[in-house]
Amino acid sequence: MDAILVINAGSSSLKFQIFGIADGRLSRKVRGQMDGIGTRPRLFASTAEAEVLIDRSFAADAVKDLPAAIAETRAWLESLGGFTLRAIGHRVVHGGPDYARPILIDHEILDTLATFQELAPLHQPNNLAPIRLAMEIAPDVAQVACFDTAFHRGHAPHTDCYALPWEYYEHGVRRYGFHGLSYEYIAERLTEVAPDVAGGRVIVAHLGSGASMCAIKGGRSIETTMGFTALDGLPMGTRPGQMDPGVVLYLIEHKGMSVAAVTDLLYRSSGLKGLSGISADMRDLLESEEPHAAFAIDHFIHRCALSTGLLAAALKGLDAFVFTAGVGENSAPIRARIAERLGWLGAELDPAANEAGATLISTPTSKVALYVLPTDEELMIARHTLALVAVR
Ligand SMILES: Nc1ncnc2c1ncn2[C@@H]1O[C@H](COP(=O)(O)OP(=O)(O)O)[C@@H](O)[C@H]1O
Ligand SMILES: CC(=O)OP(=O)(O)O
Ligand SMILES: [Mg+2]
Repeated sequence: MDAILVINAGSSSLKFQIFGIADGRLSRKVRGQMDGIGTRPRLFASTAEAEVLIDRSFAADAVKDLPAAIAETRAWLESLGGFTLRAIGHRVVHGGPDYARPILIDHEILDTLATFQELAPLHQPNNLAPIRLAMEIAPDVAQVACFDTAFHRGHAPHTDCYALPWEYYEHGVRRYGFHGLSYEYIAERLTEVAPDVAGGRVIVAHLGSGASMCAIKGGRSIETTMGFTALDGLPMGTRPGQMDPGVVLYLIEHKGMSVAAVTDLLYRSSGLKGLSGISADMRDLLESEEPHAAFAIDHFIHRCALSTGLLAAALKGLDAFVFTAGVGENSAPIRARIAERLGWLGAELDPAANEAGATLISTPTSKVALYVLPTDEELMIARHTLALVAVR
């Protein structure tokens, strides 16, 4: 059957899905991921009917980075039969100032996307590696890049600039924002799940290994916590989130750190991992008895609460708050602690609904509706890919 393969390389996982195409419509056939890369790697895939196709765990050093995950995943995907690939849709984290929508990739575009590598060192090289590989081994299969930055491209310049001399903005130094495919999917999903609030003032908290929040008004992004790179905003698995840039100057000037050492510190050794000294994985911190684990979680909750205030101010009020991504979808205790900090906005958690992982987890009297909605960046990518391939 004709099919679209979707590849989503995150900072700690490689997600993939295969969608069949019949009569111009998509139907999900296979969904899988290699997650816990470098911590607790596991390759898992199932059919749309939840039949398990593979469930294999690896030692942390057997799949210690994304290239290793690509190699293992590719070998398994090639063993699958029955699909004729018509296109591959890729999540590409950074689209720079010019790409405001998904595009068909050619060699020239690939070269342009490679120039954004320094702006997303945890992602862009991993996003581009499977594109290069597919161009080599399947040159006739159309490839589409779908950008994390695209959903935020409508921000007003006075909101997405930094207060640097104006020429820096013109050279592309601006607040792009990320996780846009996730936010675009959630904005669409809200129109089905909660049509009454979908057109209102909504904050979506994408809390995964990378984490950010987005203020959505009338279905469109108006503000977000990430900026020029995916370092800004909330603390993450290994990234610090918002930080005084003076710290970077201090580390270089007074601690003698090289640019490479600071880059490594900010992208790979900070956040939950750095603060706890234990792990980047929220599950490990929640299970740990160590005081540093609890401290890192306290910091994470505090920063989530502060960012909610910031985005609520951008929205001039708040009708709904949505939890999504790895932590947001799976951790009832983290949701409960964030919800408690939203009490001043009128949010009231329904603890039983939260524990049960229900879609709506607020009480009927809550002034802010609280939702848990699993994100589906891959479906969003498949839709964009099909739309572009169909018009070719
Ligand atoms: N049950 C859980 N409780 C707390 N955190 C969880 C749970 N399940 C997954 N996570 C967190 O979700 C993170 C992965 O989220 P995900 O959105 O898949 O990240 P990414 O796409 O950035 O790789 C893991 O690092 C882990 O910390
Ligand atoms: C942009 C980003 O941080 O992505 P992820 O959450 O997949 O690491
Ligand atoms: Mg992700």
